[in-house]
Amino acid sequence: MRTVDEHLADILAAVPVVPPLSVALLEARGAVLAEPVEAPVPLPPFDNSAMDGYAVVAADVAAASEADPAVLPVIGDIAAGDPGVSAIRPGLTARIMTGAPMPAGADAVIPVEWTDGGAATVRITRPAPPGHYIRRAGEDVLAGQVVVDAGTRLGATQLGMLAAVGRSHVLVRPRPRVVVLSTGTELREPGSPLAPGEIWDSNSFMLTAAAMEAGAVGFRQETVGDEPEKVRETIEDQLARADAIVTSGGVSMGARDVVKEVFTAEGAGGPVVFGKVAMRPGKPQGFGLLQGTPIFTLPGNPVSAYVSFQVFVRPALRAMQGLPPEPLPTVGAVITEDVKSPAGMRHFMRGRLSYHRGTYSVTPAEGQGSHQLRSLSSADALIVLPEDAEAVPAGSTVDVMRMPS
Ligand SMILES: Nc1nc2c(c(=O)[nH]1)N[C@H]1C(S)=C(S)[C@@H](COP(=O)(O)OP(=O)(O)OC[C@H]3O[C@@H](n4cnc5c(N)ncnc54)[C@H](O)[C@@H]3O)O[C@H]1N2
Ligand code: MOO
Repeated sequence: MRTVDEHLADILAAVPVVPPLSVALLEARGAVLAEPVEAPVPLPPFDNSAMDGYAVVAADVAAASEADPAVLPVIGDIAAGDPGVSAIRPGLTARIMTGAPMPAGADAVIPVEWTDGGAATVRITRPAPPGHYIRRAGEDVLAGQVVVDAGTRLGATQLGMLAAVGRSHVLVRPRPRVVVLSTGTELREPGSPLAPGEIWDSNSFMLTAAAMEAGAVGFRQETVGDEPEKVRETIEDQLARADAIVTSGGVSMGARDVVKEVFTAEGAGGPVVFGKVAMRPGKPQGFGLLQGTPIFTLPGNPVSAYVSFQVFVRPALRAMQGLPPEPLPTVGAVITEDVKSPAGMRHFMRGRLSYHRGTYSVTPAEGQGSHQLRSLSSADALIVLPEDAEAVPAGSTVDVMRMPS
């Protein structure tokens, strides 16, 4: 049996990085920047006012007080985007709004609260030093400075930054398109009635959502029964739009394990390797490239499929965008119960994390069977017990992966 680390290393060595393309800014959300973006101009581009108030020569108001205000004629207004007054001389002032360019000759801004708010002349009751309430050109970003590095996943703040330096389009590695397909003759669409022996398909919904949570674009396919030709056709049809394919079911030792049958057959279109990985749940795994497109054939038991996704598919999707293939965020936590773990297997248990006074603790969920979706859906963490652990006493510190929420 191969180890989890060996299987993951093979996957990461094989998955291609999605090619970069230029997209409009809002379409870039969730994509990974493929070029360093520099500011063509400084930010702010010009010295401007931080407050609504009056642009003054600081020396003119140096002696101003409540008892003896400085009284200055107002020569006009300067609004953001409308530099009505471009310069002032000593002894004069101009009303200025937040973000408006400082007029030449002025070296301070007096906020309107320190004045009588006059429009023709203004009474200023407090002094201010030179530079007061002026935001200097380049104080945020210098011209030529890289504002977002290549390799950054673009969220709201990065998109704001890119817009602020004038970019309408950027070169990105887009979110991989992941096609998810459940196989199994027993599966029915939720919302339709069940005949004896049938169950509703849950995996494809869970895995499509997990792909989205991992930063991919998820496309769920309708389930396909255990018909090799239909499975092959459905997957081959999807190759045109998929950057990766994820299947669930049909990969273990049964007489009708359809996914395994299709992709181990001669001429199946690419080498998908099926084997056992030393983990619980998630032992039967398959991975390969179909005409260059990665396909992950995950086991059908719902918990097995989910754990396999987080352990193998999620890091691979990150690698495909040029991101480090990190595992889910992991914390150390004190386990609250004695647990047993199979020797030689990495064991992923469902649990609930809690945090108290600087320490995490984790309680294993009731029902650790790989068919028990209820305990998975009420869990927020996967407890990772290493291959060499067999009995882990309560009070031990264990690694815990936080499930995305
Ligand atoms: N003789 C052996 N039998 C099994 C072995 C083994 O090593 N030797 N491994 C077991 C393990 S571990 C797992 S995991 C499963 C994996 O089986 P398959 O990937 O072939 O999955 P299926 O047989 O199609 O389904 C297993 C189970 O999961 C249910 N299922 C499948 N798809 C869905 C879905 N989309 N939504 C909800 N539930 C689903 C299915 O009805 C079965 O109950 O094999 C063990 N057997
Ligand atoms: O791995 Mo199976 O995935 O243990 O139920």
